[in-house]
Amino acid sequence: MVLQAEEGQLTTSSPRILVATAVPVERDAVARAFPEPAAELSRPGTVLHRLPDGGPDLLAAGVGPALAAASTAAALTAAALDGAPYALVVSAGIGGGFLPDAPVGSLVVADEITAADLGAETADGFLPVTDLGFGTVTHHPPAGLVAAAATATGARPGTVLTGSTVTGTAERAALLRARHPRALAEAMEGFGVAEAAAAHGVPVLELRAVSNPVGPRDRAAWRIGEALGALTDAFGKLAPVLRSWTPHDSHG
Ligand SMILES: O=C(O)c1cccc(C(=O)CC[C@H]2O[C@@H](n3cnc4c(=O)[nH]cnc43)[C@H](O)[C@@H]2O)c1
Repeated sequence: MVLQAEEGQLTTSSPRILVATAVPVERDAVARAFPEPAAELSRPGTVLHRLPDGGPDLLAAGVGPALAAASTAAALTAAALDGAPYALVVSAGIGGGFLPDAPVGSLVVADEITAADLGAETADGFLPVTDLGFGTVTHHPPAGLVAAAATATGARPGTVLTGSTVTGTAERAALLRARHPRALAEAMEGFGVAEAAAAHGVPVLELRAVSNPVGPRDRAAWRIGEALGALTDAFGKLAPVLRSWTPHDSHG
C-alpha cells in the first residue's frame, strides 16, 4: 500500500503496476484472474488494458526482447507523462522450462533475468556483453517480492533466461544450462522488459508458466492451454501480493 496526500487527506492506494506479456492470449490469461473486465486505453506507441479497482494495466508487448522493450518503454513514458508512473513492471507469460527442475505446467519466478545471447562468440567461447565493456546482462527483481511471489503462487525461484531464438536442440539446452546453472526457464521478453523498466528506475518481476521443455523442437507438444491456465491461477494468487507490495521493498 502507498499513502497518498489527496486534498489534504491521507488515503491509501495500491502501487500502479504494469504487466507486460508477449501476445494477447497471455494478456487475456492474466486478465481472467481479475473479476472485472479491463478497459482498452490507447497511448502513443502502445495499447493498454486497464483493470478497475487498482488492478494492474496489461500490455501485449510483442514477441522478442526488442519489441517488448520498445512497447514497455512507451507505456512507462506515457504513464510518467500522465503524472501516474508505474511502481513495478511484471514480465509474464508462457516459457520453456529446463528439465527436471521446471516441468510443463509449473511456474518459475525470476530472481535473475539474464540475457542469454547478448555478447560475442569467440574462438574461446561466448563472451557476455559486460566482458566487452558494455551495459548489463542481468537484472535482479526485488528479493522480497520474489520470495512473496514464490510463496503465494508456488513458483520456483531461479534464473530466467531471455533469448531472441527459442532453443531447439538438446545441445543448445545443455550449453545454456552449463553457462547458467541456476537457469530454470527460457523466454523471449524478460530482459527487454527489464531494460525498459531500469531506464525508468522501476523494479521488475518476471513470472513464467512452463508450456514446453527447453530442448529439441516439438511445437506440437507445447501445452499452451495448460500453461495459460497456470498463469491465470498464478495471477489470482499474486494479485494480493502485488496490491500490498510497497516500492520501499525494492531491495528487501
Ligand atoms: O499459438 C498459440 O496459441 C500461442 C499462445 C500463447 C503464446 C504463444 C507463443 O508462441 C508465445 C511465444 C512466447 O512464448 C515464450 N516461450 C514459450 N516457450 C519458449 C521456449 O521454449 N523458449 C523461449 N521462449 C518461449 C516466449 O516468451 C515467446 O514470446 C502461442
